[in-house]
Amino acid sequence: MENKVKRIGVLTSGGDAPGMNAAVRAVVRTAVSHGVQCVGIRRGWNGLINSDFVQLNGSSVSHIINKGGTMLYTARSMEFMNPEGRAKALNTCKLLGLDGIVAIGGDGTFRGALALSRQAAEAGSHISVVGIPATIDNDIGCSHYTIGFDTACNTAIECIDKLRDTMQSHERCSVVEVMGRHAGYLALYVGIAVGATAVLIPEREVDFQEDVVEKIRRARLAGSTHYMVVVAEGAGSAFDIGKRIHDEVGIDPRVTVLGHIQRGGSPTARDRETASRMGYEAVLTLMSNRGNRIIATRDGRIVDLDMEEALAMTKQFQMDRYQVLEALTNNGGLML
Ligand SMILES: Nc1ncnc2c1ncn2[C@@H]1O[C@H](COP(=O)(O)OP(=O)(O)O)[C@@H](O)[C@H]1O
Ligand SMILES: O=P(O)(O)OC[C@H]1O[C@](O)(COP(=O)(O)O)[C@@H](O)[C@@H]1O
Ligand SMILES: [Mg+2]
Repeated sequence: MENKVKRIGVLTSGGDAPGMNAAVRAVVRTAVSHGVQCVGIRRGWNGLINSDFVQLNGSSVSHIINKGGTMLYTARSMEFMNPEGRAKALNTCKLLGLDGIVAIGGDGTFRGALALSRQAAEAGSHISVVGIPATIDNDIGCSHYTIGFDTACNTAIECIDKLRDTMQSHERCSVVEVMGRHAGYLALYVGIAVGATAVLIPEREVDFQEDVVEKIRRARLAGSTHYMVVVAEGAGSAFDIGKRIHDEVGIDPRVTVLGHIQRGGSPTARDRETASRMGYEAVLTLMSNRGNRIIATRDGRIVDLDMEEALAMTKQFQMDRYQVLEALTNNGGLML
């Protein structure tokens, strides 16, 4: 069957995530290898509105697989939220002769993609969209994994290991805030991996006495003289937690907000490999005329799901992992 897809666009949108470049590279190289032209839309949906694009070929994406950030830049676009903004974007699609768009980002980016595709259909034209989940938060309902999560976990672990050295020397308590927006995946994984004394996540209501004071007390009884409390940003401010620890436990914690450092850096093997497979699948999906899909992982396999159904999915919180954390923070053995 003749391939009807001649030209596609690729963009990154929302918060950046390490591995976005590897995904862009895979999209471009897969397209080129199938004789499909590829246009890079810059600065997220704003690029479609403002005709901010760059023609890409195989060599345009050389030497980026190891780079954090995104060579296409990213943005959040207020204008794209309105039909008027999307109408401008559809004009650009027409001008460029795009048959489809691969949108790399989070759930907001996918909602934008779906809105664009629907508006095109209402106007009697057609644009296929395919989403690739990329966010350090790992908070996309339809996909077990999102590009960038592993790198962010490793960055946070490296930072916390360093904090631990100085906390140990000074026999102090450290309170570290990690990102995640409304989700606690990053805090949960990092908390397990650094052997935290206590971890606070938004998916579980915080009982300060039980979840913090008691855990520090037990660690102290078990002989530990330094403590590591990991707080997901969605569960509260590390500064507030630090103050409460000071007031209620009588120790003087040091507070660190890891912040945007977690979004940068060279992507790990897992992120590069997942991004490469997702980018490849995204182009194949467009080429087989399956539009409005999200590429997702399910138990390590790559699948493509209907975008509307996928956006309605919610992620089951990984209570089994939380139980591991509970067991490892509750025992009477030495902490950390
Ligand atoms: N419901 C929507 N309709 C149209 N565009 C949307 C919608 N939600 C988000 N977008 C667009 O997608 C962009 C990225 O979404 P955002 O939630 O900021 O990041 P992420 O994709 O990482 O979740 C927004 O700035 C906006 O331009
Ligand atoms: O870059 P900003 O605008 O400060 O946003 C910070 C937020 O972006 C994230 O790093 C990633 O979130 P998104 O992928 O939804 O953009 C969150 O963890 C954090 O809350
Ligand atoms: Mg989001």
